[in-house]
Amino acid sequence: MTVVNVAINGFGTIGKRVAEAVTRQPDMRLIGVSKTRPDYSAVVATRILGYNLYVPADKIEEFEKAGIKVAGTIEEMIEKADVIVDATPGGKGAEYKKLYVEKGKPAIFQGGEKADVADISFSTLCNYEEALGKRYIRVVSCNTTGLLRALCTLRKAFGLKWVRATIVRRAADPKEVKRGPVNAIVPDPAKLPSHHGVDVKTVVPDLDIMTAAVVVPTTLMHVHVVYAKLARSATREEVIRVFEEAPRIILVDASLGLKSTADLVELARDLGRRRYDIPELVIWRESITVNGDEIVWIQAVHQESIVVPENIDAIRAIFKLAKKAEDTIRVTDETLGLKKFL
Ligand SMILES: NC(=O)C1=CN([C@@H]2O[C@H](COP(=O)(O)OP(=O)(O)OC[C@H]3O[C@@H](n4cnc5c(N)ncnc54)[C@H](O)[C@@H]3O)[C@@H](O)[C@H]2O)C=CC1
Ligand SMILES: O=C(OP(=O)(O)O)[C@H](O)COP(=O)(O)O
Repeated sequence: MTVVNVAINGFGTIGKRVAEAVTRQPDMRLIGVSKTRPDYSAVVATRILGYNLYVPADKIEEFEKAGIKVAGTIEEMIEKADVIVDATPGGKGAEYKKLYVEKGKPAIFQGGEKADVADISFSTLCNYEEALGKRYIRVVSCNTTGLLRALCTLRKAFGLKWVRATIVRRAADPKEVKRGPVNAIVPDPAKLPSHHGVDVKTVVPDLDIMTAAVVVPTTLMHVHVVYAKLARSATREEVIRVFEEAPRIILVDASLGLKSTADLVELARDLGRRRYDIPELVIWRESITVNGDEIVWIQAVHQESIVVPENIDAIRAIFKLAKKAEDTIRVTDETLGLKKFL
């Protein structure tokens, strides 16, 4: 079996999760992660997780003084890798792309980068086959990934005429202390549309979609209220069956006490999910309302983990390790324990 050597550049919220997911794949090897500061997560990466740590050339001494073992420079990490997953803050990936190109390495970028950083914007359930053999792939943002999981599932089953959605965005990730709001709801942006619908169209260009977003003072998850017109009439039972049978989507029942994002996170904790991650798109079953060809539902997106499976699939797409979406989904979802939930 081909084993691909993967490097993670940017070991933050997304990078640490993708790194761990890579270590669980039979066809991938994690060769190292990068850090720019010798903080607690550098200690965890090296001493607890046993990862090789690569740092900027002018910071080696600083890390070593802090007692953190360094395997080499970020440039050396890139040279050793077959592919780089770039999970640096939005905009930095485009700067790093020059280095990846110079070293002749393919790379995966995240949703904080502009679409033109890559050859293709990507979401497994929508366009895995189109991404096969591409050198630069952008995994779209968490909200866009959440929207696309549901929309491509419905499109395949019924066809879609149009979509309108309101995105209620969490203000910051739990670890972030310098961001707000703490007591306000902020249109994001005030001038519509929000970037999410525009971003969906980077993956599904012919879809008529418009989104608006507001930021609210919470860190747990995002919530979307989605309205769509199907290409044909359907029954509520049909729609529920399609969502239930789709990979990476789970339906939950408010009647069971799962009434809010707080309840979902508590359930993930009770189930012993690592970091209380919920990489599945969560749809509230009771919210699914079907009236002929019109449908409405409410869904929740765990921003810190939803894009992790798609990053793993994007690696497989670059090296054609799986020819079909269903083949990569089978391995990724089994190794990451998706849908073993309720
Ligand atoms: N946090 C989230 O909810 C989601 C984030 N994304 C996207 O993923 C990307 C990364 O976001 P996060 O993981 O949240 O950011 P983060 O801030 O948690 O992590 C970024 C990491 O990159 C490191 N870094 C900064 N400059 C660097 C450099 N020059 N070289 C190497 N490493 C450097 C930082 O120290 C940090 O550890 C962004 O494009 C973001 O838009 C996508 C989906 C969800
Ligand atoms: O990709 C995300 O959101 P998005 O889908 O609204 O762009 C992540 O939640 C990161 O959002 P942030 O830019 O508020 O850190």
